[in-house]
Amino acid sequence: MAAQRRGSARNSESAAIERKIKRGHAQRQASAWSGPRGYLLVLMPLAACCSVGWLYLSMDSDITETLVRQGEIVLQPRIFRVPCSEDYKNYKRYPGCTPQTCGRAVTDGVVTREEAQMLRRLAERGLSLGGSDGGASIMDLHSGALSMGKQFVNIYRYFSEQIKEVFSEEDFRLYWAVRSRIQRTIAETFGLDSTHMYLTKPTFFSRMNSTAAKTTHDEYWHPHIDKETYGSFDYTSLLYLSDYGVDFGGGRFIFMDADGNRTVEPRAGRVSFFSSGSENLHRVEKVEWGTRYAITVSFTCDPAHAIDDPTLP
Ligand SMILES: O=C(O)CCC(=O)C(=O)O
Ligand SMILES: [Fe+2]
Repeated sequence: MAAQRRGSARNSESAAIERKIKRGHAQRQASAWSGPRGYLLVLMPLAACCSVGWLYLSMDSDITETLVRQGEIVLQPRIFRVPCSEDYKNYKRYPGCTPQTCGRAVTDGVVTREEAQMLRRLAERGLSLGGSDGGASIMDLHSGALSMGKQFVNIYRYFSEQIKEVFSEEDFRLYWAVRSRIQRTIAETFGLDSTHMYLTKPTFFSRMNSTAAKTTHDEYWHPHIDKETYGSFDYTSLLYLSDYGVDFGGGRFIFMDADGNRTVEPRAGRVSFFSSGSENLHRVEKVEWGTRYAITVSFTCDPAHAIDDPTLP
């Protein structure tokens, strides 16, 4: 699928835009992170919003290629290679895990629609206990963080024993099964040793809708690089739990490449995964209607940043 090429003036303009975003990221990363800040970019400092805000507005009408449409069923990973960014020269290398080749891939063959539906119900139950006042809510089964109003609570502390009426052991077994299948698929696709990859935090369910943002936690649409935003990520995966064009409008995932945008349309059960470095600058389009559910499940090469699968306390 060849990308639509543009003139060299447009390319240099795009490159300038990309440099500008990366500068914005560097500035953002220089500030300290604490507590539940880090989820879904919900915590982007306002300065970064200003520096890149004009960009996503101007790019909304600038989509050049759809990598995978909602209505397609891609049973084997559809792989798109991109050169690894220069940043990797500054990162410690972990044999069997650190990206040698970078890229993105999308598959509908790893998680069934039924499993996605069960996970979506889990997300609905959990998020119904709280939820942001604005358009983006998260629930992290590992740390217990749950959006509530304009902040976060710890679902396990806040609801203590009652949480066992909301989540079952089976829910957690399903999360484990899906996480391990995704991990193996990433390893096979990128030629890695899956035993040298570790689940890392944050790992969270997200719910997005068109309600106006009330705090920066709700601003999920900013362009970002996961490795910079979350620190420990080496491979990001997104498991979609609802269907673009059916359950919600807007909300497409967009890779922002120097020569144009490339989109993935969410589909329940679809896993999209990519190396987390600056070769995969991306953003989520604003949701226009309906509700979009997804899970971010990410992996690190650094055993020091490994976390265990979530468990019911
Ligand atoms: O939900 C998505 O499609 C992307 C979310 C994202 O970029 C992230 O969690 O870092
Ligand atoms: Fe991201």
